[in-house]
Amino acid sequence: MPEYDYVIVGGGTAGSVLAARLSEDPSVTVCVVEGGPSDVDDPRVLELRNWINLLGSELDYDYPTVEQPRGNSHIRHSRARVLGGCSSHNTLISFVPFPQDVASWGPGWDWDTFGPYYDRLLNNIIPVDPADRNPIALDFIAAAKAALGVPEVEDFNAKPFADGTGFFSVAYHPETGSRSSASTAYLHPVLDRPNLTLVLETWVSRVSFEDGRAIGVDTSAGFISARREVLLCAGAIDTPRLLMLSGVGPAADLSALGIEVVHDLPGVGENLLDHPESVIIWETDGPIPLNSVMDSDAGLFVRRDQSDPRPDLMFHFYQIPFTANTERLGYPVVEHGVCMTPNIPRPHSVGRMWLTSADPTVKPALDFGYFTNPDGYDEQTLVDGFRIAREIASQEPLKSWLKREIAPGPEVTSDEDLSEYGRRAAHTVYHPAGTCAIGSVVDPSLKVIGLEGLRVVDASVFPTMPTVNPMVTVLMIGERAADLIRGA
Ligand SMILES: Cc1cc2nc3c(=O)[nH]c(=O)nc-3n(C[C@H](O)[C@H](O)[C@H](O)COP(=O)(O)OP(=O)(O)OC[C@H]3O[C@@H](n4cnc5c(N)ncnc54)[C@H](O)[C@@H]3O)c2cc1C
Repeated sequence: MPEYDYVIVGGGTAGSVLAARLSEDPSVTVCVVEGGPSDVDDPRVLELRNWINLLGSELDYDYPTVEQPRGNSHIRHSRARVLGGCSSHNTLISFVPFPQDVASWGPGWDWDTFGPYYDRLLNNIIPVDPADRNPIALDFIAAAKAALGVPEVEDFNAKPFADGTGFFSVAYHPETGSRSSASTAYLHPVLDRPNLTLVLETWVSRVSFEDGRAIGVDTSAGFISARREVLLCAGAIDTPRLLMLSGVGPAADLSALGIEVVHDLPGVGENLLDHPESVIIWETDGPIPLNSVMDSDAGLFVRRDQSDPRPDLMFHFYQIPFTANTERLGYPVVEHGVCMTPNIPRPHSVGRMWLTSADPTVKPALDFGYFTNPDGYDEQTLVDGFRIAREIASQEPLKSWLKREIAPGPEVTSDEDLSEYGRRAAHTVYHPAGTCAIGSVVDPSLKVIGLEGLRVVDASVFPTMPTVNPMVTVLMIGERAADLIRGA
């Protein structure tokens, strides 16, 4: 039976960081069990601009949601099945979280402790290279400045900002357009370490316990034993799913499915967070120049609530017409177009996930509870977003590019109609998090509460959603976890 000091479940974003850092010590052995294949020499994965073709592909677990009565029930949650996890198929937009985003996360997660981990990241995080700056994105930035009076930000990671527009920072190599993912930055350079074992295309179906201590994992390739710790890095959907399949979770729900309860932990699967977004689309007057990093290179942050230093409305500007959710609603599909996708940085709606079967191959039920918050904050944020987007579109130099608004269309103007459209055409920024939160499922050192030898290290530990796209926060959690495990 193979045995290692540390068994990492999931060679994804956090898992890659953790594996590389723990295996720096030649006296410990580290095994990563990853459900997907290697990304080495796979241009589909390594070429960042191909990200959109990976959605729904064989490298995507592709999770549906349960019906969303106030949102879009057709959203598919893409989750990568490949080494590097979602950092191998995402858009690699890279934002340092705001200090306030982690202020309530508990002891050891204050900014003085957590913030410096950003400086340790090995990814090549840079503002979009000048050669990749598309003329229409430059004109979007100019129009946003003119319409709203917000500053242009050259480097969003240089210091916290209240609002602003500009090109994003992205983890990539501009000379080749290739990813600087968790896998390429952390694992590729150390694949020959004798104390690091990657077990690929292998699915973990259960964590095994002895007297309340995790001792290893059941996998599609047999049992793998952990001398010191099992580290769950399977992501915000698959980590709680695995815990529940292993008997750790809400006891009554598990018993009802015939799963033997190892430890009653009601928080597992609760607090399902996301960044919901919607879309407003314009047809352009002819084709758009082709240069770009990944077709969503620039954006805008707006602060409506002056009592908080952080922005509370974000926009991605897409140089392509993203019609996946509007076509179904009957809106036209156009050859050339752009869109703005207003999103809710700190949504008030919260969901939950649960198992519907003890069969590990059955996908869990995901209920994001989109737009169910009684205060109406989330839908109002989209409505505000549409109005701001139209102000920008009516400003030169962007205005001259645009032929017509195709969704929702200029005739849709009332709060009620914009909200209805916005919720039906809503999408996800693909940021599920929070389902094994610090404080309810794991303690501040990321140990699963009430058990030994088991930690969670991925986006599921977020108690609250960071204002910005979360990958950098996940990478920083990987770095911090390595220190916590090594006792640094
Ligand atoms: C399409 C898309 C675009 C995105 N764009 C951005 C962006 O531009 N910027 C940003 O900040 N964030 C972005 N995100 C979100 C960000 O990528 C994720 O929040 C982050 O990467 C999650 O990291 P993780 O370590 O929690 O999980 P993951 O990176 O998903 O890692 C989980 C790993 O575990 C493996 N696994 C799961 N279950 C098992 C099991 N039972 N057995 C074995 N292996 C298993 C998976 O194969 C995967 O490799 C995007 C996400 C998507 C899907």
